[in-house]
Amino acid sequence: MEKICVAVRVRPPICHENSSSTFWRVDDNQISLHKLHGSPISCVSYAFDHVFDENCSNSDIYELLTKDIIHAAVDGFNGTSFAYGQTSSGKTFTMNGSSNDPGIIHRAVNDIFQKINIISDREFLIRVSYMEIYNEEINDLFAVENQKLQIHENLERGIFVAGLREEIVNNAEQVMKLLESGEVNRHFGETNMNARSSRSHTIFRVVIESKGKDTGSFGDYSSSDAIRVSVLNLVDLAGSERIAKTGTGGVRLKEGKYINKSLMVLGNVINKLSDSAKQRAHIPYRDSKLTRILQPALGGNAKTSIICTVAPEEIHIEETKGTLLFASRAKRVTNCAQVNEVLTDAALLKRQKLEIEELRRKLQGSHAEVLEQEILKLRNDMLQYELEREKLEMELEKERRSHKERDRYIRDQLMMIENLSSLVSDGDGSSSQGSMKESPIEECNNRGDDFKTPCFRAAPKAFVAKRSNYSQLPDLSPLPDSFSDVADEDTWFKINKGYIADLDSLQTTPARKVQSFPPEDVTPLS
Ligand SMILES: Nc1ncnc2c1ncn2[C@@H]1O[C@H](COP(=O)(O)OP(=O)(O)OP(=O)(O)O)[C@@H](O)[C@H]1O
Repeated sequence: MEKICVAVRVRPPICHENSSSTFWRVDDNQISLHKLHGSPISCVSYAFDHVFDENCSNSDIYELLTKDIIHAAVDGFNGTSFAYGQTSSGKTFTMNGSSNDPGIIHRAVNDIFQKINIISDREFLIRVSYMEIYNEEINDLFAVENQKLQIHENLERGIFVAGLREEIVNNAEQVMKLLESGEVNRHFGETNMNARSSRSHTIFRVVIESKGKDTGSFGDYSSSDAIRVSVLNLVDLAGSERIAKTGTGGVRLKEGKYINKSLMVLGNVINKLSDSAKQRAHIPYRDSKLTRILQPALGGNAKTSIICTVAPEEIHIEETKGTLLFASRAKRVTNCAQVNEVLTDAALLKRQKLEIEELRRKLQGSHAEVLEQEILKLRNDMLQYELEREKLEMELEKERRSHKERDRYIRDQLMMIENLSSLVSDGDGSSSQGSMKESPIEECNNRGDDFKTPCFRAAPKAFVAKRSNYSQLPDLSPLPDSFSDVADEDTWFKINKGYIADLDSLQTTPARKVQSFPPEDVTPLS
Protein backbone atom coordinates (compact mmCIF):
# COMPACT_ATOMS: atom_id res chain seq x y z
CA MET A 1 0.00 0.00 0.00
CA GLU A 2 1.35 3.42 -0.83
CA LYS A 3 -0.10 6.90 -0.70
CA ILE A 4 -0.79 8.96 -3.80
CA CYS A 5 2.01 11.49 -4.23
CA VAL A 6 0.59 15.02 -4.22
CA ALA A 7 2.35 18.25 -5.14
CA VAL A 8 1.25 21.85 -5.53
CA ARG A 9 2.62 24.21 -8.16
CA VAL A 10 2.10 27.95 -7.98
CA ARG A 11 2.15 29.57 -11.39
CA PRO A 12 3.83 32.96 -11.84
CA PRO A 13 1.34 35.82 -11.50
CA ILE A 14 -0.16 36.91 -14.80
CA CYS A 15 -1.07 40.39 -13.58
CA HIS A 16 0.32 42.11 -10.50
CA GLU A 17 -2.59 43.47 -8.55
CA ASN A 18 -1.75 46.65 -6.68
CA SER A 19 -4.59 46.35 -4.24
CA SER A 20 -3.92 42.83 -2.93
CA SER A 21 -3.66 42.43 0.81
CA THR A 22 -2.59 38.77 0.94
CA PHE A 23 -0.13 36.46 -0.80
CA TRP A 24 0.72 32.75 -0.88
CA ARG A 25 4.08 31.86 0.60
CA VAL A 26 5.95 28.67 -0.17
CA ASP A 27 8.53 27.23 2.24
CA ASP A 28 9.75 23.66 2.61
CA ASN A 29 6.90 21.91 0.89
CA GLN A 30 4.36 24.02 2.71
CA ILE A 31 2.08 26.65 1.30
CA SER A 32 0.36 29.20 3.50
CA LEU A 33 -1.58 32.40 3.13
CA HIS A 34 0.02 35.52 4.55
CA LYS A 35 -1.06 39.07 5.10
CA LEU A 36 0.77 41.64 3.05
CA HIS A 37 2.98 42.73 5.95
CA GLY A 38 4.16 39.13 6.41
CA SER A 39 2.13 37.58 9.25
CA PRO A 40 0.51 34.19 8.40
CA ILE A 41 -3.26 33.81 8.39
CA SER A 42 -4.09 31.03 10.81
CA CYS A 43 -5.59 27.76 9.52
CA VAL A 44 -4.62 28.47 5.91
CA SER A 45 -1.44 26.44 5.74
CA TYR A 46 -0.96 23.13 3.95
CA ALA A 47 1.90 20.64 3.62
CA PHE A 48 2.38 18.29 0.67
CA ASP A 49 4.96 15.90 -0.73
CA HIS A 50 6.27 18.81 -2.77
CA VAL A 51 5.31 22.44 -3.14
CA PHE A 52 6.80 24.25 -6.13
CA ASP A 53 6.90 28.01 -6.25
CA GLU A 54 6.59 30.21 -9.31
CA ASN A 55 10.28 29.84 -10.16
CA CYS A 56 10.25 26.11 -10.65
CA SER A 57 10.50 24.53 -14.08
CA ASN A 58 8.74 21.57 -15.65
CA SER A 59 12.02 19.77 -15.39
CA ASP A 60 12.00 20.17 -11.57
CA ILE A 61 8.49 18.81 -11.41
CA TYR A 62 9.30 15.87 -13.66
CA GLU A 63 12.40 14.92 -11.66
CA LEU A 64 10.75 15.10 -8.25
CA LEU A 65 7.20 14.02 -8.93
CA THR A 66 6.87 11.96 -12.10
CA LYS A 67 10.14 10.30 -13.01
CA ASP A 68 9.78 7.44 -10.50
CA ILE A 69 6.34 6.62 -11.82
CA ILE A 70 7.62 6.53 -15.41
CA HIS A 71 10.48 4.23 -14.47
CA ALA A 72 8.14 1.99 -12.49
CA ALA A 73 5.87 1.79 -15.55
CA VAL A 74 8.78 0.47 -17.60
CA ASP A 75 9.28 -2.14 -14.85
CA GLY A 76 5.65 -3.29 -15.09
CA PHE A 77 3.69 -1.05 -12.68
CA ASN A 78 0.65 0.93 -13.81
CA GLY A 79 1.18 4.67 -13.43
CA THR A 80 -0.88 7.83 -13.63
CA SER A 81 0.13 11.44 -13.37
CA PHE A 82 -2.42 14.18 -13.64
CA ALA A 83 -2.73 17.91 -13.38
CA TYR A 84 -5.65 19.36 -11.43
CA GLY A 85 -6.58 22.97 -10.78
CA GLN A 86 -8.77 25.91 -11.68
CA THR A 87 -8.83 27.29 -15.18
CA SER A 88 -5.66 29.19 -16.24
CA SER A 89 -3.62 27.90 -13.28
CA GLY A 90 -1.06 26.15 -15.51
CA LYS A 91 -2.17 22.52 -16.02
CA THR A 92 -1.57 22.42 -19.77
CA PHE A 93 1.65 24.31 -19.28
CA THR A 94 2.78 21.61 -16.83
CA MET A 95 1.75 18.63 -18.98
CA ASN A 96 2.65 19.96 -22.44
CA GLY A 97 5.19 22.65 -21.57
CA SER A 98 6.74 25.06 -23.99
CA SER A 99 9.53 24.82 -26.54
CA ASN A 100 12.20 25.84 -24.02
CA ASP A 101 10.68 23.95 -21.08
CA PRO A 102 9.05 20.75 -22.32
CA GLY A 103 6.26 19.38 -20.14
CA ILE A 104 5.72 16.12 -18.28
CA ILE A 105 4.43 14.21 -21.32
CA HIS A 106 7.38 15.11 -23.51
CA ARG A 107 9.86 14.27 -20.78
CA ALA A 108 8.12 11.00 -19.91
CA VAL A 109 8.16 9.81 -23.52
CA ASN A 110 11.88 10.59 -23.88
CA ASP A 111 12.61 8.91 -20.60
CA ILE A 112 10.70 5.73 -21.50
CA PHE A 113 12.70 5.23 -24.70
CA GLN A 114 15.98 6.09 -23.01
CA LYS A 115 15.30 3.59 -20.28
CA ILE A 116 14.19 0.73 -22.49
CA ASN A 117 17.23 1.22 -24.70
CA ILE A 118 19.55 0.55 -21.82
CA ILE A 119 17.68 -2.52 -20.59
CA SER A 120 19.48 -5.20 -22.55
CA ASP A 121 17.81 -8.34 -21.22
CA ARG A 122 14.20 -7.50 -22.13
CA GLU A 123 12.39 -6.68 -25.32
CA PHE A 124 9.65 -4.03 -25.36
CA LEU A 125 6.52 -3.21 -27.29
CA ILE A 126 5.15 0.32 -26.80
CA ARG A 127 1.66 1.41 -27.85
CA VAL A 128 0.18 4.87 -27.46
CA SER A 129 -3.32 6.31 -27.64
CA TYR A 130 -4.75 9.75 -27.01
CA MET A 131 -8.33 10.52 -26.01
CA GLU A 132 -10.38 13.42 -24.72
CA ILE A 133 -13.54 13.54 -22.66
CA TYR A 134 -15.56 16.40 -24.10
CA ASN A 135 -19.04 17.10 -22.74
CA GLU A 136 -18.96 13.62 -21.17
CA GLU A 137 -18.24 11.94 -24.50
CA ILE A 138 -15.00 10.10 -25.29
CA ASN A 139 -13.34 11.06 -28.58
CA ASP A 140 -10.21 9.61 -30.15
CA LEU A 141 -7.64 12.34 -30.76
CA PHE A 142 -5.63 10.12 -33.12
CA ALA A 143 -8.69 9.37 -35.27
CA VAL A 144 -11.41 12.03 -35.44
CA GLU A 145 -13.88 9.54 -36.85
CA ASN A 146 -13.78 7.60 -33.56
CA GLN A 147 -16.24 9.55 -31.44
CA LYS A 148 -18.52 8.78 -28.52
CA LEU A 149 -16.47 5.72 -27.58
CA GLN A 150 -17.65 3.41 -24.83
CA ILE A 151 -15.92 2.20 -21.70
CA HIS A 152 -15.77 -1.56 -21.19
CA GLU A 153 -14.34 -3.82 -18.56
CA ASN A 154 -13.19 -7.41 -18.67
CA LEU A 155 -10.87 -9.70 -16.75
CA GLU A 156 -8.15 -9.68 -19.33
CA ARG A 157 -7.92 -5.93 -20.05
CA GLY A 158 -9.51 -4.38 -16.98
CA ILE A 159 -11.24 -1.05 -17.74
CA PHE A 160 -10.67 0.09 -21.33
CA VAL A 161 -12.11 2.33 -24.03
CA ALA A 162 -13.36 0.20 -26.90
CA GLY A 163 -12.44 1.29 -30.42
CA LEU A 164 -9.65 3.66 -29.39
CA ARG A 165 -6.81 3.75 -31.92
CA GLU A 166 -3.52 2.45 -30.54
CA GLU A 167 -0.31 3.14 -32.44
CA ILE A 168 2.76 0.97 -32.02
CA VAL A 169 5.77 3.25 -31.66
CA ASN A 170 9.52 2.70 -31.76
CA ASN A 171 10.98 6.02 -30.74
CA ALA A 172 10.20 9.32 -29.01
CA GLU A 173 10.08 11.35 -32.25
CA GLN A 174 7.33 9.14 -33.61
CA VAL A 175 5.30 9.74 -30.45
CA MET A 176 5.83 13.52 -30.61
CA LYS A 177 4.51 13.60 -34.16
CA LEU A 178 1.46 11.64 -33.16
CA LEU A 179 0.89 13.94 -30.18
CA GLU A 180 1.09 16.99 -32.43
CA SER A 181 -1.53 15.52 -34.75
CA GLY A 182 -3.73 14.74 -31.72
CA GLU A 183 -3.41 18.27 -30.29
CA VAL A 184 -5.04 19.63 -33.45
CA ASN A 185 -8.19 17.64 -32.68
CA ARG A 186 -8.40 18.70 -29.05
CA HIS A 187 -11.15 21.10 -27.92
CA PHE A 188 -9.75 24.50 -26.89
CA GLY A 189 -11.72 27.71 -26.52
CA GLU A 190 -11.28 31.29 -25.44
CA THR A 191 -12.70 32.46 -22.12
CA ASN A 192 -12.19 35.61 -20.06
CA MET A 193 -9.76 33.63 -17.94
CA ASN A 194 -7.68 31.89 -20.57
CA ALA A 195 -7.18 32.67 -24.24
CA ARG A 196 -6.57 28.98 -24.89
CA SER A 197 -8.60 27.11 -22.33
CA SER A 198 -8.86 23.30 -22.50
CA ARG A 199 -12.53 22.46 -22.88
CA SER A 200 -11.98 18.74 -22.39
CA HIS A 201 -10.00 16.36 -20.18
CA THR A 202 -7.27 14.62 -22.16
CA ILE A 203 -5.65 11.28 -21.40
CA PHE A 204 -2.45 10.32 -23.18
CA ARG A 205 -1.97 6.61 -22.62
CA VAL A 206 1.17 4.52 -23.05
CA VAL A 207 0.94 0.73 -22.82
CA ILE A 208 4.31 -0.86 -22.13
CA GLU A 209 4.68 -4.58 -22.76
CA SER A 210 7.94 -6.36 -22.13
CA LYS A 211 9.33 -9.87 -22.17
CA GLY A 212 12.69 -11.19 -21.10
CA LYS A 213 15.01 -12.08 -23.94
CA ASP A 214 15.52 -15.84 -24.01
CA THR A 215 18.92 -16.37 -22.43
CA GLY A 216 18.55 -20.14 -22.51
CA SER A 217 19.08 -20.39 -18.75
CA PHE A 218 16.56 -22.71 -17.16
CA GLY A 219 16.65 -21.15 -13.70
CA ASP A 220 15.14 -17.78 -14.52
CA TYR A 221 11.56 -18.46 -15.52
CA SER A 222 10.43 -14.85 -15.50
CA SER A 223 13.08 -13.56 -17.82
CA SER A 224 11.94 -15.45 -20.86
CA ASP A 225 8.26 -16.33 -20.61
CA ALA A 226 6.43 -13.90 -18.36
CA ILE A 227 5.05 -10.83 -20.09
CA ARG A 228 4.74 -7.56 -18.19
CA VAL A 229 1.99 -5.17 -19.25
CA SER A 230 1.68 -1.76 -17.67
CA VAL A 231 -0.53 1.21 -18.50
CA LEU A 232 0.65 4.77 -18.03
CA ASN A 233 -1.86 7.65 -18.10
CA LEU A 234 -0.73 11.25 -18.44
CA VAL A 235 -3.77 13.39 -17.84
CA ASP A 236 -4.43 17.08 -18.44
CA LEU A 237 -7.75 17.90 -16.81
CA ALA A 238 -9.93 20.78 -17.87
CA GLY A 239 -10.03 23.43 -15.16
CA SER A 240 -12.87 24.14 -12.80
CA GLU A 241 -14.37 27.52 -13.56
CA ARG A 242 -16.73 29.98 -11.99
CA ILE A 243 -19.09 30.96 -14.77
CA ALA A 244 -19.27 34.55 -13.53
CA LYS A 245 -15.50 34.88 -13.94
CA THR A 246 -15.02 33.05 -17.21
CA GLY A 247 -17.89 35.12 -18.64
CA THR A 248 -19.02 32.25 -20.80
CA GLY A 249 -22.30 31.66 -22.50
CA GLY A 250 -23.64 29.33 -25.20
CA VAL A 251 -21.24 26.53 -26.09
CA ARG A 252 -18.60 27.61 -23.52
CA LEU A 253 -21.24 27.64 -20.78
CA LYS A 254 -22.39 24.13 -21.68
CA GLU A 255 -18.77 22.92 -21.70
CA GLY A 256 -18.14 24.59 -18.35
CA LYS A 257 -21.06 22.78 -16.80
CA TYR A 258 -19.80 19.39 -17.98
CA ILE A 259 -16.27 20.22 -16.80
CA ASN A 260 -17.43 21.28 -13.34
CA LYS A 261 -19.71 18.30 -12.99
CA SER A 262 -17.04 15.74 -13.79
CA LEU A 263 -14.54 17.49 -11.51
CA MET A 264 -17.15 17.37 -8.77
CA VAL A 265 -17.43 13.60 -9.23
CA LEU A 266 -13.63 13.34 -9.12
CA GLY A 267 -13.75 15.30 -5.83
CA ASN A 268 -16.42 12.95 -4.47
CA VAL A 269 -14.34 9.91 -5.36
CA ILE A 270 -11.28 11.41 -3.67
CA ASN A 271 -13.37 12.33 -0.61
CA LYS A 272 -14.72 8.83 -0.24
CA LEU A 273 -11.31 7.29 -0.77
CA SER A 274 -9.74 9.57 1.80
CA ASP A 275 -12.23 8.47 4.47
CA SER A 276 -10.94 5.77 6.75
CA ALA A 277 -11.51 2.30 5.35
CA LYS A 278 -14.30 1.69 7.87
CA GLN A 279 -16.29 4.72 6.81
CA ARG A 280 -15.69 4.15 3.12
CA ALA A 281 -18.93 3.19 1.52
CA HIS A 282 -19.61 3.01 -2.16
CA ILE A 283 -17.01 4.83 -4.32
CA PRO A 284 -18.90 6.57 -7.15
CA TYR A 285 -16.41 5.81 -9.97
CA ARG A 286 -19.26 5.24 -12.39
CA ASP A 287 -20.69 8.71 -11.95
CA SER A 288 -18.39 10.13 -14.64
CA LYS A 289 -16.34 8.84 -17.59
CA LEU A 290 -13.24 10.47 -16.13
CA THR A 291 -13.37 8.65 -12.79
CA ARG A 292 -14.33 5.39 -14.48
CA ILE A 293 -11.28 5.53 -16.77
CA LEU A 294 -9.01 6.64 -13.93
CA GLN A 295 -10.45 4.09 -11.48
CA PRO A 296 -7.26 1.99 -11.21
CA ALA A 297 -5.28 5.17 -10.53
CA LEU A 298 -7.59 6.21 -7.71
CA GLY A 299 -7.28 3.71 -4.89
CA GLY A 300 -6.35 0.83 -7.23
CA ASN A 301 -3.44 -0.95 -8.82
CA ALA A 302 -1.29 2.00 -9.89
CA LYS A 303 1.34 4.44 -8.77
CA THR A 304 -0.24 7.88 -8.96
CA SER A 305 0.93 11.44 -8.66
CA ILE A 306 -1.18 14.57 -8.78
CA ILE A 307 0.14 18.02 -9.53
CA CYS A 308 -2.30 20.62 -8.28
CA THR A 309 -1.77 23.95 -9.97
CA VAL A 310 -2.86 27.18 -8.31
CA ALA A 311 -3.05 30.79 -9.37
CA PRO A 312 -1.37 33.20 -6.93
CA GLU A 313 -3.64 36.21 -7.55
CA GLU A 314 -5.86 37.35 -4.71
CA ILE A 315 -8.96 37.25 -6.89
CA HIS A 316 -8.52 33.45 -7.12
CA ILE A 317 -8.12 32.92 -3.39
CA GLU A 318 -11.30 30.82 -3.02
CA GLU A 319 -10.41 28.59 -5.97
CA THR A 320 -6.89 28.14 -4.63
CA LYS A 321 -8.22 27.15 -1.21
CA GLY A 322 -10.55 24.67 -2.96
CA THR A 323 -7.66 23.15 -4.90
CA LEU A 324 -5.55 22.86 -1.72
CA LEU A 325 -8.42 21.12 0.04
CA PHE A 326 -8.71 18.66 -2.86
CA ALA A 327 -4.94 18.10 -2.68
CA SER A 328 -5.08 17.49 1.10
CA ARG A 329 -7.72 14.85 0.66
CA ALA A 330 -5.92 13.23 -2.26
CA LYS A 331 -2.85 12.92 -0.03
CA ARG A 332 -4.75 10.50 2.19
CA VAL A 333 -5.65 8.12 -0.64
CA THR A 334 -3.70 4.89 -0.77
CA ASN A 335 -3.07 2.74 -3.80
CA CYS A 336 -1.81 -0.79 -4.08
CA ALA A 337 0.48 -1.08 -7.07
CA GLN A 338 1.97 -4.35 -8.21
CA VAL A 339 3.89 -5.55 -11.23
CA ASN A 340 1.44 -6.74 -13.86
CA GLU A 341 2.93 -9.98 -15.01
CA VAL A 342 1.14 -12.39 -17.32
CA LEU A 343 2.57 -15.87 -17.15
CA THR A 344 2.58 -17.98 -20.30
CA ASP A 345 2.10 -21.76 -19.96
CA ALA A 346 5.81 -22.33 -20.45
CA ALA A 347 6.58 -19.89 -17.65
CA LEU A 348 4.12 -21.60 -15.32
CA LEU A 349 5.72 -24.96 -16.03
CA LYS A 350 9.16 -23.59 -15.36
CA ARG A 351 7.97 -21.99 -12.14
CA GLN A 352 6.53 -25.30 -10.94
CA LYS A 353 9.71 -27.17 -11.82
CA LEU A 354 11.69 -24.61 -9.88
CA GLU A 355 9.43 -25.07 -6.86
CA ILE A 356 9.92 -28.84 -6.96
CA GLU A 357 13.66 -28.37 -7.25
CA GLU A 358 13.52 -26.03 -4.27
CA LEU A 359 11.64 -28.60 -2.18
CA ARG A 360 14.07 -31.30 -3.17
CA ARG A 361 16.97 -29.12 -2.12
CA LYS A 362 15.34 -28.57 1.26
CA LEU A 363 14.91 -32.31 1.62
CA GLN A 364 18.58 -32.85 1.09
CA GLY A 365 19.29 -31.42 4.50
CA SER A 366 20.46 -33.48 7.47
CA HIS A 367 17.13 -35.33 7.93
CA ALA A 368 16.68 -36.03 4.27
CA GLU A 369 16.62 -39.80 4.50
CA VAL A 370 14.22 -39.95 7.43
CA LEU A 371 11.94 -37.46 5.74
CA GLU A 372 11.98 -39.31 2.45
CA GLN A 373 11.05 -42.56 4.21
CA GLU A 374 8.28 -40.76 6.01
CA ILE A 375 6.96 -39.40 2.73
CA LEU A 376 7.17 -42.86 1.16
CA LYS A 377 5.23 -44.36 4.02
CA LEU A 378 2.58 -41.65 3.83
CA ARG A 379 2.23 -42.18 0.11
CA ASN A 380 1.78 -45.98 0.61
CA ASP A 381 -0.81 -45.39 3.31
CA MET A 382 -2.65 -43.06 1.02
CA LEU A 383 -2.72 -45.67 -1.75
CA GLN A 384 -3.94 -48.31 0.69
CA TYR A 385 -6.81 -46.05 1.83
CA GLU A 386 -7.70 -45.31 -1.73
CA LEU A 387 -7.93 -49.02 -2.60
CA GLU A 388 -10.01 -49.70 0.48
CA ARG A 389 -12.37 -46.88 -0.41
CA GLU A 390 -12.83 -48.13 -3.96
CA LYS A 391 -13.59 -51.65 -2.74
CA LEU A 392 -16.21 -50.37 -0.29
CA GLU A 393 -17.77 -48.24 -2.98
CA MET A 394 -18.13 -51.23 -5.29
CA GLU A 395 -19.77 -53.31 -2.56
CA LEU A 396 -22.16 -50.52 -1.75
CA GLU A 397 -23.14 -50.18 -5.39
CA LYS A 398 -23.75 -53.94 -5.62
CA GLU A 399 -25.90 -53.79 -2.52
CA ARG A 400 -27.88 -50.87 -3.94
CA ARG A 401 -28.55 -52.72 -7.18
CA SER A 402 -29.80 -55.88 -5.48
CA HIS A 403 -32.00 -53.79 -3.21
CA LYS A 404 -33.58 -52.18 -6.26
CA GLU A 405 -34.11 -55.55 -7.88
CA ARG A 406 -35.87 -56.83 -4.76
CA ASP A 407 -38.13 -53.79 -4.67
CA ARG A 408 -39.07 -54.24 -8.25
CA TYR A 409 -39.83 -57.92 -7.76
CA ILE A 410 -42.07 -57.23 -4.77
CA ARG A 411 -43.89 -54.52 -6.67
CA ASP A 412 -44.57 -56.83 -9.62
CA GLN A 413 -45.77 -59.56 -7.38
CA LEU A 414 -48.18 -57.22 -5.63
CA MET A 415 -49.56 -56.05 -8.94
CA MET A 416 -50.01 -59.55 -10.13
CA ILE A 417 -51.89 -60.47 -6.97
CA GLU A 418 -54.11 -57.45 -7.28
CA ASN A 419 -54.91 -58.04 -10.91
CA LEU A 420 -55.63 -61.65 -10.25
CA SER A 421 -58.06 -60.74 -7.51
CA SER A 422 -59.79 -58.29 -9.88
CA LEU A 423 -60.04 -61.04 -12.45
CA VAL A 424 -61.58 -63.31 -9.94
CA SER A 425 -64.34 -60.79 -9.28
CA ASP A 426 -64.84 -60.08 -13.02
CA GLY A 427 -64.67 -63.76 -13.82
CA ASP A 428 -67.52 -64.33 -11.41
CA GLY A 429 -69.83 -62.09 -13.44
CA SER A 430 -68.99 -63.55 -16.84
CA SER A 431 -69.31 -67.15 -15.76
CA SER A 432 -72.83 -66.45 -14.61
CA GLN A 433 -73.60 -65.44 -18.22
CA GLY A 434 -71.99 -68.61 -19.42
CA SER A 435 -69.30 -67.03 -21.69
CA MET A 436 -65.97 -65.20 -21.14
CA LYS A 437 -66.32 -61.41 -21.53
CA GLU A 438 -63.97 -59.55 -23.90
CA SER A 439 -61.03 -57.97 -22.05
CA PRO A 440 -61.38 -54.20 -21.52
CA ILE A 441 -58.48 -53.47 -23.85
CA GLU A 442 -59.75 -55.75 -26.55
CA GLU A 443 -63.08 -54.04 -26.17
CA CYS A 444 -61.39 -50.72 -26.64
CA ASN A 445 -59.16 -51.84 -29.51
CA ASN A 446 -62.09 -53.33 -31.30
CA ARG A 447 -63.81 -49.96 -31.28
CA GLY A 448 -60.70 -48.47 -32.84
CA ASP A 449 -60.24 -46.05 -29.91
CA ASP A 450 -56.90 -44.49 -29.26
CA PHE A 451 -55.39 -45.92 -26.16
CA LYS A 452 -54.55 -42.56 -24.71
CA THR A 453 -57.86 -42.12 -22.98
CA PRO A 454 -59.15 -45.03 -20.98
CA CYS A 455 -62.64 -45.67 -22.21
CA PHE A 456 -63.47 -48.76 -20.33
CA ARG A 457 -64.33 -49.93 -16.95
CA ALA A 458 -61.36 -51.82 -15.70
CA ALA A 459 -60.32 -53.34 -12.48
CA PRO A 460 -60.82 -50.55 -9.99
CA LYS A 461 -57.40 -50.43 -8.41
CA ALA A 462 -55.35 -51.10 -11.53
CA PHE A 463 -53.00 -48.63 -13.22
CA VAL A 464 -50.83 -48.40 -16.28
CA ALA A 465 -47.19 -47.64 -15.86
CA LYS A 466 -44.12 -48.03 -17.92
CA ARG A 467 -40.87 -49.03 -16.35
CA SER A 468 -38.17 -47.55 -18.42
CA ASN A 469 -35.70 -50.26 -17.57
CA TYR A 470 -37.95 -53.21 -18.29
CA SER A 471 -36.35 -55.45 -20.84
CA GLN A 472 -39.66 -57.12 -21.64
CA LEU A 473 -43.30 -56.47 -21.05
CA PRO A 474 -44.65 -57.53 -17.70
CA ASP A 475 -46.67 -60.70 -17.64
CA LEU A 476 -49.69 -58.77 -16.52
CA SER A 477 -50.21 -55.17 -17.39
CA PRO A 478 -52.54 -53.50 -14.93
CA LEU A 479 -54.96 -50.92 -16.27
CA PRO A 480 -56.12 -47.55 -14.99
CA ASP A 481 -59.54 -46.23 -14.23
CA SER A 482 -58.37 -42.93 -15.67
CA PHE A 483 -54.93 -41.28 -16.23
CA SER A 484 -55.63 -38.72 -13.66
CA ASP A 485 -55.41 -41.49 -11.14
CA VAL A 486 -51.79 -42.12 -12.04
CA ALA A 487 -50.62 -38.55 -12.52
CA ASP A 488 -49.06 -38.47 -9.10
CA GLU A 489 -47.25 -41.73 -8.89
CA ASP A 490 -45.74 -40.95 -5.58
CA THR A 491 -49.09 -40.37 -3.94
CA TRP A 492 -50.47 -43.36 -5.61
CA PHE A 493 -47.80 -45.62 -4.28
CA LYS A 494 -47.89 -44.21 -0.84
CA ILE A 495 -51.64 -44.55 -0.56
CA ASN A 496 -52.03 -47.86 -2.22
CA LYS A 497 -48.92 -49.81 -1.50
CA GLY A 498 -47.60 -48.41 1.67
CA TYR A 499 -44.02 -48.14 0.43
CA ILE A 500 -42.05 -45.66 -1.59
CA ALA A 501 -41.39 -46.55 -5.18
CA ASP A 502 -38.42 -45.80 -7.35
CA LEU A 503 -40.16 -42.83 -8.97
CA ASP A 504 -37.48 -42.28 -11.57
CA SER A 505 -38.43 -45.47 -13.31
CA LEU A 506 -42.15 -44.72 -13.42
CA GLN A 507 -43.92 -42.75 -16.13
CA THR A 508 -47.49 -42.54 -17.22
CA THR A 509 -47.96 -44.91 -20.09
CA PRO A 510 -47.71 -43.59 -23.63
CA ALA A 511 -49.87 -45.30 -26.24
CA ARG A 512 -48.35 -48.70 -26.69
CA LYS A 513 -49.38 -52.19 -27.38
CA VAL A 514 -50.47 -53.82 -24.18
CA GLN A 515 -50.75 -57.49 -23.74
CA SER A 516 -54.33 -58.86 -23.84
CA PHE A 517 -55.78 -59.27 -20.50
CA PRO A 518 -56.34 -61.71 -18.94
CA PRO A 519 -53.66 -64.00 -20.37
CA GLU A 520 -54.78 -67.25 -21.87
CA ASP A 521 -53.30 -69.41 -19.19
CA VAL A 522 -55.26 -67.72 -16.45
CA THR A 523 -58.56 -69.39 -15.86
CA PRO A 524 -61.12 -67.12 -14.29
CA LEU A 525 -62.20 -68.30 -10.93
CA SER A 526 -65.82 -69.20 -10.65
N1 LIG B 1 4.65 27.97 -14.69
C1 LIG B 1 4.32 28.80 -15.69
N2 LIG B 1 5.27 29.58 -16.22
C2 LIG B 1 4.96 30.42 -17.21
N3 LIG B 1 3.72 30.56 -17.74
C3 LIG B 1 2.74 29.79 -17.25
C4 LIG B 1 2.99 28.88 -16.20
N4 LIG B 1 1.85 28.28 -15.90
C5 LIG B 1 0.93 28.78 -16.75
N5 LIG B 1 1.45 29.68 -17.55
C6 LIG B 1 0.72 30.45 -18.57
O1 LIG B 1 -0.57 30.74 -18.04
C7 LIG B 1 -1.57 30.62 -19.02
C8 LIG B 1 -2.62 29.61 -18.57
O2 LIG B 1 -2.00 28.37 -18.43
P1 LIG B 1 -2.63 27.02 -18.92
O3 LIG B 1 -3.32 27.17 -20.21
O4 LIG B 1 -1.60 25.98 -18.82
O5 LIG B 1 -3.73 26.84 -17.78
P2 LIG B 1 -4.74 25.66 -17.59
O6 LIG B 1 -4.78 25.37 -16.15
O7 LIG B 1 -4.41 24.54 -18.48
O8 LIG B 1 -6.11 26.33 -18.02
P3 LIG B 1 -7.45 25.68 -18.55
O9 LIG B 1 -7.99 24.87 -17.47
O10 LIG B 1 -8.32 26.85 -18.84
O11 LIG B 1 -7.11 24.91 -19.76
C9 LIG B 1 -0.86 30.20 -20.28
O12 LIG B 1 -0.63 31.32 -21.08
C10 LIG B 1 0.45 29.63 -19.81
O13 LIG B 1 1.48 29.76 -20.76
